[in-house]
Amino acid sequence: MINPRQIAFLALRDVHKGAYADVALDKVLQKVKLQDSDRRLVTELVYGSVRRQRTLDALIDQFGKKKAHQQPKDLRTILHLGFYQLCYQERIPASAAVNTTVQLAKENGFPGLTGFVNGMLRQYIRQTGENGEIPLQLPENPAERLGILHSFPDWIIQVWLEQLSFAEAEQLCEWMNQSPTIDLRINPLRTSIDVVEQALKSADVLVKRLPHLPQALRLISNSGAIQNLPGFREGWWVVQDSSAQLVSHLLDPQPGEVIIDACAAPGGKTTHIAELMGDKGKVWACDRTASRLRKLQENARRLNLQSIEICTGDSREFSQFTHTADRVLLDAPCSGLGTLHRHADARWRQTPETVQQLSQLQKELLSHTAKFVKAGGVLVYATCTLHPAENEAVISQFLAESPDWKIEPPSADSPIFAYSTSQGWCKVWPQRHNMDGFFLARLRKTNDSG
Ligand SMILES: C[S@@+](CC[C@H](N)C(=O)[O-])C[C@H]1O[C@@H](n2cnc3c(N)ncnc32)[C@H](O)[C@@H]1O
Repeated sequence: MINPRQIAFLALRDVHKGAYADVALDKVLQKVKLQDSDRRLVTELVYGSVRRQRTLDALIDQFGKKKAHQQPKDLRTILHLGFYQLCYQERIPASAAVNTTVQLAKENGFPGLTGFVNGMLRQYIRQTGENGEIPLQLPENPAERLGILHSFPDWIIQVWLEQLSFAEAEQLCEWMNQSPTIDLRINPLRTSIDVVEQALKSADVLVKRLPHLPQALRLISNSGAIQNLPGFREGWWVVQDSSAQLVSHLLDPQPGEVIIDACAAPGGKTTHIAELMGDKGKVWACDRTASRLRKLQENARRLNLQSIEICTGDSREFSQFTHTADRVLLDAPCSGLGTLHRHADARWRQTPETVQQLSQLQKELLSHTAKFVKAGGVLVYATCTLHPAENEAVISQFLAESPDWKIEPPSADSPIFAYSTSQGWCKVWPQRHNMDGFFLARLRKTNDSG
């Protein structure tokens, strides 16, 4: 019989050698045939152990004779699996978590250490409070405290503490450790939100509408494979988080216009723009990653959109677009600090150095793609990060260097108005708005000299 914990262990071993968590998980799941419940368990154990890695290491430090980083790599991975089940999987009885972890140690090269594994996990159980509180010894320093308790690197917590109170930063940590929700965006050129809502209801999928977003539905019950939901093949909808849906509303494209989407793939926003224009006009979908553009093409085909044209290359180098666009969308590559809940390993991959590199790239993309806009036209800058160096600093520097441009706050009747700030840009905070973290700024070119 196939043991789901062994499968999870094999995936985690790959992750600790540098593989992306989703790639490592797909690889092991493809090799075995598992029941749905076992598949879900493997997924939960892999993503959970990666996400909670810092907390799990702190437990090994506290309960082991050696620190986590001094343990043999595979043993550390096995202990992560054991502690993860004890701390975060209430459905799994503690005895089952301990016994299966001891078994994993025995079968993966540590038959002599089963007593140690057993003793360590049982000591943890003895110290767990009645309400299931994790018995962690935490430092006083606020960033380290939140970082260890909620499993984030200190530098990310520091970025949040510079913008939020301790209590709100903690709410954000908790939000980012939840499973992500799935939102749909209905394609009004093919159907209506009422029809989709009804069709999903008939398939026993519960949904709810979302404030300010006329075409959004959030799935609130387990939907199974998304491609099997009613309306997928017919192009009635795409999966797109509600905050990402705000972006094209802020751009507000009109039928017949020329729009350049400068970082377009895989096309969530390009297709939204084409829909908002009634598929009339031209949307240039530019991106430097050809494989992601192929995905965009598939999406446009499924949604039956004709107004999208693809352009492969670096948007900092296109000169053919100068002064051609009514509107430009720059949905810039970013560190993704607003979507950490969607990628278990993202918090460990980004660093302050990658943020600085991205910030530089974003500034270059913005100053170049701004040249695409006609006099009087609009540029929307968006990211799914919450780092000021990639957001506020990029816009502030651009405005300081570009007298022909001004920031244009959303109007009171716009779906984005609820997220606007006194500086004119918009910021979606997940712990306040219950959607992915996003930053958006709408800029207007005032005359033709730039
Ligand atoms: C945030 S993603 C875009 C998501 C897309 N707008 C959507 O809604 O589906 C950023 C994209 O920027 C692209 N990119 C990064 N650097 C670029 C550059 N210099 N020129 C063009 N595209 C670039 C990446 O390939 C990636 O697809």
